[in-house]
Amino acid sequence: MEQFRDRVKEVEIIVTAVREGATASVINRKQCGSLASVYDGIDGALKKLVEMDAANVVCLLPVLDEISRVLERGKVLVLQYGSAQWFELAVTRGDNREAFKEIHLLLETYMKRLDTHISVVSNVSHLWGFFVYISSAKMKMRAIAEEDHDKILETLQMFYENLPTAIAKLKGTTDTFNLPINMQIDSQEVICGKYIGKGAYGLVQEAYWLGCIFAVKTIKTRDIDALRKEVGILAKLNHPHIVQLVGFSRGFPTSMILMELMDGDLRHLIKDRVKSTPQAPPFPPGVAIDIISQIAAGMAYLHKQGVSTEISRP
Ligand SMILES: Nc1ncnc2c1ncn2[C@@H]1O[C@H](COP(=O)(O)OP(=O)(O)OP(=O)(O)O)[C@@H](O)[C@H]1O
Repeated sequence: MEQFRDRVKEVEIIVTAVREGATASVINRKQCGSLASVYDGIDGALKKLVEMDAANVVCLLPVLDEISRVLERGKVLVLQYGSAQWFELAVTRGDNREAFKEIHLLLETYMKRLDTHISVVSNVSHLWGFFVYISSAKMKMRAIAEEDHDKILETLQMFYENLPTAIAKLKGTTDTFNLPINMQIDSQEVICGKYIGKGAYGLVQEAYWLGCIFAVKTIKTRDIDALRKEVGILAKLNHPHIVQLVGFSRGFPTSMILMELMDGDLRHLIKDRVKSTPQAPPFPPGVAIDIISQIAAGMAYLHKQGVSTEISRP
């Protein structure tokens, strides 16, 4: 029982670290919120497990080992990006798709081992909720794990040992339309959801890919230049104040651009605020300065990368 409580404590420390990271997040709160709730679910389940009788608890030790292994990896992915504030980078940023796949793969392995313990834990509702959440990504992950097992292992090897060289090499690879091959995704894996908005070239919707939520822009493939321009520019960029490209697909009649999902946009936020309180400035001075400095940091980064910002809008 003592050993069990120690494992629970370890897992709780990880859960707290990840939860704090999610709360500190400034971008993509939805994504962080859903992951934080998964970690919260585990936390709740563990607390219930502690209340269960000792005989059952001993059977659960291997399960706990698996849970903490997965959570520990999640924490490492968070820390890898400098601070817990960059929690979302570990799961949503385009240049980090391998890390994203890796954590899902670990969860998949965990699920398989857990099958043997399922009867013991099925009465723990929170943990069960967690299984349901994971199983939505499970089928996809299983297919990837089985079909591409060697490829994934190889990529992970690169991820650990030679990340900068690997990224540089991959970024230099383009297809006949001058689009980066490594960012190509299978459009069949993308499930489109709620409508977000419309731009000059296409429709933007929420979308699910590998069990997580993103934004997808659908463009008519005959507008290949728009696709090439947007993907070509975004693929080179990686900055906290610039929407991150996750991948693209080129098909007929439409193509897709998959990006991290923003909570909204500044243009609409300002409009809403002006509408609700027309007499007052849209933001208090401190918030306005913060917003302006974030825009400036993003624009300075774009200039450094040689991207013209004359088309930038709030
Ligand atoms: N990654 C994203 N997350 C959330 N909302 C987004 C995302 N990308 C675009 N949107 C929203 O979708 C709408 C359409 O965006 P889109 O980029 O297609 O056009 P635009 O920037 O408004 O104009 P243009 O097509 O001229 O560039 C906008 O309201 C925008 O805020």
